[in-house]
Amino acid sequence: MAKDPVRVLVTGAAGQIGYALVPMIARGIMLGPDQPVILHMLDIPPAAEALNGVRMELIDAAFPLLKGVVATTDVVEACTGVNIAVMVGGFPRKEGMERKDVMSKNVSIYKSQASALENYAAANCKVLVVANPANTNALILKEFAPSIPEKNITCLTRLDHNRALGQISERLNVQVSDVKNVIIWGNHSSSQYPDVNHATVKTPAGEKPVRELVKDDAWLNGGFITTVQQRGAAIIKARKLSSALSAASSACDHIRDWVLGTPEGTWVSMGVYSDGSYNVPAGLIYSFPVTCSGGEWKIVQGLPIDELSRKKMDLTAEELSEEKALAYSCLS
Ligand SMILES: NC(=O)C1=CN([C@@H]2O[C@H](COP(=O)(O)OP(=O)(O)OC[C@H]3O[C@@H](n4cnc5c(N)ncnc54)[C@H](O)[C@@H]3O)[C@@H](O)[C@H]2O)C=CC1
Ligand SMILES: O=C([O-])CC(=O)C(=O)O
Repeated sequence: MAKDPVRVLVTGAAGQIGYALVPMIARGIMLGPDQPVILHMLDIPPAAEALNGVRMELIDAAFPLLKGVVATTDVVEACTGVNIAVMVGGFPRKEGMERKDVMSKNVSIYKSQASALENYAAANCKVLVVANPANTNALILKEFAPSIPEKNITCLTRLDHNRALGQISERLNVQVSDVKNVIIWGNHSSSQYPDVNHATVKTPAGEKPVRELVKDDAWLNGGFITTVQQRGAAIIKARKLSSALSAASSACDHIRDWVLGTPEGTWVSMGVYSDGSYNVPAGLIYSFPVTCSGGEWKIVQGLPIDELSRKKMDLTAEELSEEKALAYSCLS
C-alpha cells in the first residue's frame, strides 16, 4: 500500500540552499524512494516572486513522489501540519565574517518561528536548524517552543562530519564510503572539534583505525582539524557564496538517518540538546556522535577522551555558552 505523504517544511526556500534542497527532497533523497512528500516552502515577501519560480520548477520537474507544494510567505500556513521542518531561512555569512556575526538578525527569526512551529506543526515534528549560528538558533527555537520535546530539535553538523570524511578519504586515497565514525564535537563554527580518534577505514584486511593508516599525527592534530573547521570560509572565498549543494545534501543525510536509522556499527554527528554526556554542560545544543533507530537519536556513550580532545571539547562548549548569552542579549 502506498505510504501517506510526509509534509516537509523548508524555510528560506528561495535561497541557495533551498534551491539545492527541495529537488533532493522531492526525489526521495531525504526520506527514501517510496515516501511521498508534500513540500511546504517559506520565504519572506521580498523573495516571494523567486519562491514562486521555485514552485513552478518543482511542478515542471514532474517528480513522481511530490504530492503537493505549498509556497508561502505566511509562517502559519507554512508550519501547519508539518512533520519535518528544515530551517534554512536567515541571513548567510559573507567573506570576512564569523558565524556569530550573523547572530542578531537570525536569533530573532528563530524566536518568532518557534511559536509558529509549536502551535501549528504536527505532533512529534522533527526540526533541523541549518541557518547560522545553527546551534544557537536551534537553542533559541527550543527555548521559545517549550512544548516541542527537546529531543525533536537539532542542528546541522553533518556537513562538518561529511567534510571530515572527505578529507580522510582524499588523504588516504580510499572511497569516502569506506571511512566512518569521525566525530564533530561542539559548535558548527571554527571552534568545532573534528575528532578522528575512533574513526576507521574499511580495508581488504578488515577495519583499521584512521590514525594507524594515516601515520601522521601532526597532520591529524593540526592541518586536518583546521581544514575542516575553516572549510565553510574556504568555500565562501572560492564561490563568493557559502556552501549550498553540500549543505543541502548533508541536511538530507541528517534527516534520513534520524528517521530511517544509522547503519549498524556507524555513528553520525548531530547537534542535539546536551544532557551532560561527556561532561558537556547541559542546556546547550552541542554536536555529539549519535546513533539513530526508530526515529530517535541516542548519544554514543563511553568513548575514551584523551587530554587534547578534552581541551578542544571544552573550548567549543565555552564558545556555545558565550553565544547563548549573546543571543539572549540580542533578544532583550
Ligand atoms: N549548518 C550548516 O552546515 C550550514 C549553514 N548555512 C547557513 O544556512 C543559511 C542559509 O544559507 P543560504 O541558503 O546560502 O542563504 P540565502 O541568503 O541564499 O537564502 C536564505 C533565504 O532565507 C530567506 N529568509 C530570510 N529571512 C527569513 C525568514 N524570516 N523566514 C523565512 N525565510 C527567510 C531569504 O529571503 C533567503 O531566500 C545561512 O544562515 C547560512 O549561513 C550554510 C551552509 C552550511
Ligand atoms: O561558513 C558558512 O557561513 C556557511 C556554513 O555554515 C558552512 O559552510 O559550514
